[in-house]
Amino acid sequence: MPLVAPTQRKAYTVEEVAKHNTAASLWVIMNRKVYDVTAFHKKHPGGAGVLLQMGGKDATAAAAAAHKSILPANLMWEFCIGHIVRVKPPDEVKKEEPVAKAAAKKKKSAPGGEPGRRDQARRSPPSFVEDVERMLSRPTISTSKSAQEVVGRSSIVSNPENPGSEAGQEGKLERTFTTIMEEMDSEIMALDDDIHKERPSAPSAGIGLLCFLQGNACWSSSGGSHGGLQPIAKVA
Ligand code: HEM
Repeated sequence: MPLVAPTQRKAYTVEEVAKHNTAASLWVIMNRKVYDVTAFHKKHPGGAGVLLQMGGKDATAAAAAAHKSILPANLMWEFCIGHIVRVKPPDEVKKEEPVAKAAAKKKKSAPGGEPGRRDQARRSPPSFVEDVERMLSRPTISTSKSAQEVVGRSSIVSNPENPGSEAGQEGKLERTFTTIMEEMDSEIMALDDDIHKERPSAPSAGIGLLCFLQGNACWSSSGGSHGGLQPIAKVA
């Protein structure tokens, strides 16, 4: 059972998370998500020390470098309590360049340059991006399948709770449903952030990402239920 139900997760600033840096209350940030590892850190297979060291900080790079299997990513979901937001005074937001312009500038100066922080945060497997691109270029017809049915049959996901299931046997066990949801959420939150930078008054709800999973177009929304993945159409 997750510590906090996906619908109850909250938005935290980096400053708020930084206060939780002791064994009594230990939080870490990974891929813009906030994890409460207070109860878990002493059981962490990599040792309590590494988590204490990263307490209150962004441990995305450290965790990615240390974890060699999909197991940690699948367990993390349990400890997620929210995601990171940037709170800025409105006039500071106005002064910033529009996102599109900034992106164009970055593209021009890209060769040899360091990748931006945002690009690093959005690092997702190429196959995921390709899935979305493929999905967007195909005609769709409606489906009434449930999300569980869709991911249960997918050959790129497996069910960690039931590895002997049809999906577990036929799947390549590369990424699980949970891992995919985590990736989608990180991507969606970055998009949400971009839109708010340009239009601070824009509502959060309704911003989401389409993903192509085994013949189905799936939608994950940033509004209300992080972690939700709904099949919305069958792809021809
Ligand atoms: C909720 C957060 C985390 C969970 C659920 C988790 C889970 C795990 C698990 C299951 C393992 C053993 C399996 C494996 O090595 O692939 C592991 C190992 C390890 N983790 Fe984590 N981890 C978390 C966060 C972190 C963070 C933030 C760091 C880095 C600072 C970290 C560093 C390590 C290290 C160094 C190992 C040992 C790797 C080895 O022995 O090869 N973990 N973790």
